[in-house]
Amino acid sequence: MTTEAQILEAARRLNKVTFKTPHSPHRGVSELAAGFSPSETVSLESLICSIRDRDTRSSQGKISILESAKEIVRQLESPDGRAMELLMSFSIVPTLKIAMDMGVFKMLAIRSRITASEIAHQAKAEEEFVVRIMRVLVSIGVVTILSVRTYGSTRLSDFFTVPANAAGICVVNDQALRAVSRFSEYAAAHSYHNPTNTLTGPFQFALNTFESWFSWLSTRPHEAANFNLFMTGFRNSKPAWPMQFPAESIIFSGIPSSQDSSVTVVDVGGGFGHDLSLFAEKSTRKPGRLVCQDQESVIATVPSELAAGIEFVAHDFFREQPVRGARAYLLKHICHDWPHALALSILKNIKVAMEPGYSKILIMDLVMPEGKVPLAAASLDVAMMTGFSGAEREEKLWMELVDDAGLSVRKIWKGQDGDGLLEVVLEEDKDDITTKPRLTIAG
Ligand SMILES: C[S@@+](CC[C@H](N)C(=O)[O-])C[C@H]1O[C@@H](n2cnc3c(N)ncnc32)[C@H](O)[C@@H]1O
Repeated sequence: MTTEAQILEAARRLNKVTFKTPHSPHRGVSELAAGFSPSETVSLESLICSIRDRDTRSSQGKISILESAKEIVRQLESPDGRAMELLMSFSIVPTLKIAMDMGVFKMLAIRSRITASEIAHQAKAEEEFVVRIMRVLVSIGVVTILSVRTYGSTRLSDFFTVPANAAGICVVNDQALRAVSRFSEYAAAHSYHNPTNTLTGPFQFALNTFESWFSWLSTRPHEAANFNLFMTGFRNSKPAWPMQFPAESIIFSGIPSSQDSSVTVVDVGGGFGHDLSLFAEKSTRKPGRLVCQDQESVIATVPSELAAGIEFVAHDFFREQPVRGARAYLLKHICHDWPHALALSILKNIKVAMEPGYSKILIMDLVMPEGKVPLAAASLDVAMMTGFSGAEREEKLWMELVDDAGLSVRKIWKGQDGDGLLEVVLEEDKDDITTKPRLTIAG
């Protein structure tokens, strides 16, 4: 039984829910499932009932329970209580950063329970200060409190011991929060229009600079190391991209394995090559040549343990793509960093290198649903706007972008939580793509 059917069934039993159109009782429930609020609120009782019979083991069952549980919480909490909680959430990221810097998450991973005085001793901190920081972490469920001033680990505190996730705290605390710090002032001064210039956006306004975030990073090794490390594990709560999308069939379909020596994938702006490593790891056949391109400053710091099997090349994606006729050019979390005109330039610079009838561009980014999206996705869009004058795009904006580049979207693959993969081909290849492998690396 589907989620909608379960909610509806529970509603019928309780006879508590009336939907706007009496002749189409599914209406309110399907609006909810599509990310739109039903015209009339689904009652608390029916929401609670609807959870009862759901499968607690399947991921779909868990997602639907979580959605209903969130709606139950929303109905139970008072607006003033919730408003206060929202306003006071300013403390969360700095508190996480301080706890991480004091080594709390690592201590908890080793000991699983630890007292404030032990934390204070190990971190050379004042115990009363530790207690105040831990209070916030307990309230948001990052750690538990087992008895007075004694704390326990959770799955979240363990999560923040993973270096890429810890780097995420640093990037948000030291970089994204700074970029957003004068956002409302910036927005008012720009009459509430989307920023379109990467050198005069909210980031530059807040930091009093004319440097782009990426150029700012290129001269700050500590911040850059955190940024690049965060990217290697970004969203690692989700399945790896070659599992979320049928990467192998999109890339290999129709290519005989004898052509394994040609360039299969060029990861444009690929950071440390982590997405190519995942592709090679999940691939059931030899992946062929994999090329990772990024800025010189990033390529120079690729950790050697990540470099196996990948060719790393410094390349500015605002210049013509030197690898001609690769099967796939991957743009993962690239276009969202740039406003339309610059995202267009990135696409056009790849287009000239594409082999008609063979090459594809794989754009991986959020495809923003038009209804309700999770806070993480909505906030990521704000991070793109404030940090880079970029944007998370809805389907129609993606179509416009690809169309303006003189390319065609062959298919949009939908993944988890709004993740999307756009399979983009040359205009003339829209309906059919044959396999005519070529390999050249110019320059
Ligand atoms: C948001 S990160 C995405 C990294 C990776 N594709 C991923 O999904 O994890 C954007 C990447 O673009 C790179 N980048 C920024 N400007 C660039 C440029 N002009 N040429 C090449 N790479 C660039 C950054 O160094 C960074 O690695």
